[in-house]
Amino acid sequence: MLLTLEGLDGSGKTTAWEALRPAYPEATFTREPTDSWYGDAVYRSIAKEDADPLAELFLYIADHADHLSRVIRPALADGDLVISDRYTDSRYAYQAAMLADADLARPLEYIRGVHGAFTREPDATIYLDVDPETAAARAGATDKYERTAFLAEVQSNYERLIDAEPERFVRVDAGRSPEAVIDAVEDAVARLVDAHRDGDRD
Ligand SMILES: Nc1ncnc2c1ncn2[C@@H]1O[C@H](COP(=O)(O)OP(=O)(O)O)[C@@H](O)[C@H]1O
Ligand SMILES: Cc1cn([C@H]2C[C@H](O)[C@@H](COP(=O)(O)OP(=O)(O)O)O2)c(=O)[nH]c1=O
Repeated sequence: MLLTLEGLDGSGKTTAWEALRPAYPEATFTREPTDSWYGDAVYRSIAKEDADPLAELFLYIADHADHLSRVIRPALADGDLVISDRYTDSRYAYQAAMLADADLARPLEYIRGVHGAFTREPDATIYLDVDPETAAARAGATDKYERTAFLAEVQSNYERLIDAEPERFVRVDAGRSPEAVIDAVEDAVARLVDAHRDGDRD
């Protein structure tokens, strides 16, 4: 089963992902951008204010392709629970916002289309919902993505993704204390894992 955690920078994904580890010692915990050299290339591009957004998109996609073949597909083939801190929805939400002013029709649909040919859809996605001001403040506004106006665009793209596939998403109010957010994420993961197991028995 593939579970993903999504949300704005500073929504608390990494905090929740770390908190889940002890409860699922057998699971594969992974993330995007990855810690491979493809992921390093992505982080180099994030640090460049003037990086070409289309070139940057394809760095993320290269990292995702490697992540799928090296980590995700083998773990799923072994029957593992896989929990990824960010995954494809991050690309649909962030890179569609980055490409909003590019000479590209319907960027979100374009990015979904490129992935559609080869990716593995998540079974469920937990969306940590926080307002862009709080997100930017928590994240520290250290790079080009962590600005309120940009994060507002990203948030509206996430909302489009949720509207399109409401059954895949579990929304968690991430504006609360870290303890409350972690509890809500732990409950959601436990319910999703149980439901998946029950589904397998049917
Ligand atoms: N619910 C919360 N309330 C306040 N601060 C939080 C909360 N969750 C995380 N933080 C803090 O916000 C920052 C970003 O959290 P992090 O878990 O790395 O978010 P993300 O992975 O979504 O960017 C960290 O300093 C973290 O300690
Ligand atoms: C995976 C991914 C990340 N990002 C961005 C979001 C983050 O600002 C940045 C680094 O991701 P990450 O290290 O997960 O940052 P954070 O913990 O602050 O959320 O990369 C994209 O724009 N597209 C993507 O597909």
